[in-house]
Amino acid sequence: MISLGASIDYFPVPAFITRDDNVIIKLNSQFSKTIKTVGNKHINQFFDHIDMYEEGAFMSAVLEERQFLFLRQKINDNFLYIGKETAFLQELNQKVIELERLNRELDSIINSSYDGIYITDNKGVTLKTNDAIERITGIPKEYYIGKTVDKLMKRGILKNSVTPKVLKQRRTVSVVQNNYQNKETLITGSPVMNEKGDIEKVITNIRDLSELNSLLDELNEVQKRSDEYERELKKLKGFSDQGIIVESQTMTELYEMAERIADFDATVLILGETGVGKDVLARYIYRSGLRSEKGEFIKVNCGAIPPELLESELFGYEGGAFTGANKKGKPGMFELADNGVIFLDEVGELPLKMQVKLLQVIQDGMLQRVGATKSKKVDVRIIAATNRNLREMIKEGTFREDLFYRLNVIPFTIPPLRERRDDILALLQFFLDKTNNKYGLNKVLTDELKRFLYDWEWEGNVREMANLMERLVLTTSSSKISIEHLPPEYRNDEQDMKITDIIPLNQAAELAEKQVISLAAQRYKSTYQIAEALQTSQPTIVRKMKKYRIEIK
Ligand SMILES: Nc1ncnc2c1ncn2[C@@H]1O[C@H](COP(=O)(O)OP(=O)(O)OP(=O)(O)O)[C@@H](O)[C@H]1O
Repeated sequence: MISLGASIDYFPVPAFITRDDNVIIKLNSQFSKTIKTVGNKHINQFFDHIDMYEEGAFMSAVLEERQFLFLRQKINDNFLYIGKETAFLQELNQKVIELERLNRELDSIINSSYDGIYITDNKGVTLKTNDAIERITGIPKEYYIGKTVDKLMKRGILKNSVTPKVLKQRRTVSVVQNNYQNKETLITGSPVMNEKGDIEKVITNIRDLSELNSLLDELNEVQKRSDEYERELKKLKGFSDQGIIVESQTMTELYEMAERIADFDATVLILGETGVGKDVLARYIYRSGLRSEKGEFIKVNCGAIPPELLESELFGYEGGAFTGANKKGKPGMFELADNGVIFLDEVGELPLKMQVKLLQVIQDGMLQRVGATKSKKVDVRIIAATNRNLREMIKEGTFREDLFYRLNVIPFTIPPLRERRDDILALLQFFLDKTNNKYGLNKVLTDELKRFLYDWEWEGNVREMANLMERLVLTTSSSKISIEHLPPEYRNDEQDMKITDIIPLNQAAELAEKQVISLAAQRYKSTYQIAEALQTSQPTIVRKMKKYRIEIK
């Protein structure tokens, strides 16, 4: 009979025998030939590490960085170990560790989700929930674990569940419902299938739409407000970008109205003293409207064109219409403004004969060139302006009532500067900056001067201010412009205006004449207007301005 010690050499796997005090007495050759360690030691010293399982029926051991699993059997006073190298166990162990890590990761992902997540098995038994479920349902998340959704619904804890529907229909199901706090929630259940195509789990996502909805409402509100601000800003920027100062409430409302009517074709009549900005407003209406994309803005200064030329200027003439005329003929201002806007400035200066012709064009949209036999169609928007009192003129019989009503469809009255003093400081700064930029200077106004100019009557309105600022910036040598730098006509003290010495009468008359013409030249922009204001003829004004070297600013 072969002894136990000898027989283990026949085992095709690692084996060894110990005494009952665990000291190795024999290693089989299968084992000893694959290791360097020498036997006859206590197993604790022989192996690098050992673990006993199942009350010592199994032992796992590490030796020379190799992993073994031994079956341990008591035979008489000895123990017989029969083993196998188990590299796969190590791999398994590694996999378990990896799976545990993944599981933890998944748990924290599920928990950090802002949506509620609810997982059941294929019988509807709750396996897992997350923190968000507590926020959305108001019930601790642990309460659900192990309970079936049917039971939770019967108890009224769940109002509705998609889980049974998913199990029945074997596909993703969504419902929108109000939860117990009456908050709108979107519930989406999705099946998780195994490799055989059977449902293993149902994962339900619960999204609180009420917060989303209120965020959406808030977002819409913010968007609306930001659109409004943008429009306001555009408007404000729109004015200043175009070199228009609009500061007072009256002017803001007036320009807002201009913006609103810009796209309509109705005739506009702009009233206001000289220099208030009638031309500026007319151009703004044109630029803000669709006609600026299709046609021109043509300005006609009705007061500056000699009456005998007015008709051919406005309506054009045919070749050979009169001596000195262009052979080919010439289009008038109305034709040039086709599809655009014609601005009839100083419309009150139109002679009655021309008023009739203008009325015809407005009524029929047709005009006839001087010397022509046929009429032409024109598509023109009319903006008219005047500083005259047209109603008075109607009474006097110098302006046709029917034309007035044709023009006065959308009336604008621009108040004089002294009636909208809120615009004054902004305009002063605007013209100061403009002149400084134009001449590369950097002058400033003293506060005292600003106060003075704020109170000034500004008979010549914005034009007077624009001229004064340019004059002050150019004629003042110091960098600070103050009251002393104002021209004599602005000084309040009577002294300057008075002649204090005895001088010949004709000299005194000349002095007075020079002063009054230069004052008018500040306020008006044409010699016709100055002549009218001073109640004399235009050629007289031209002559005198030359004599006194006065120029219109
Ligand atoms: N709001 C404003 N912002 C900036 N500049 C302005 C403004 N209003 C008027 N101006 C300037 O003042 C001057 C006179 O304006 P505008 O010619 O428009 O006046 P008007 O009322 O048409 O004068 P008139 O009756 O003599 O024809 C122009 O140089 C114009 O650029």
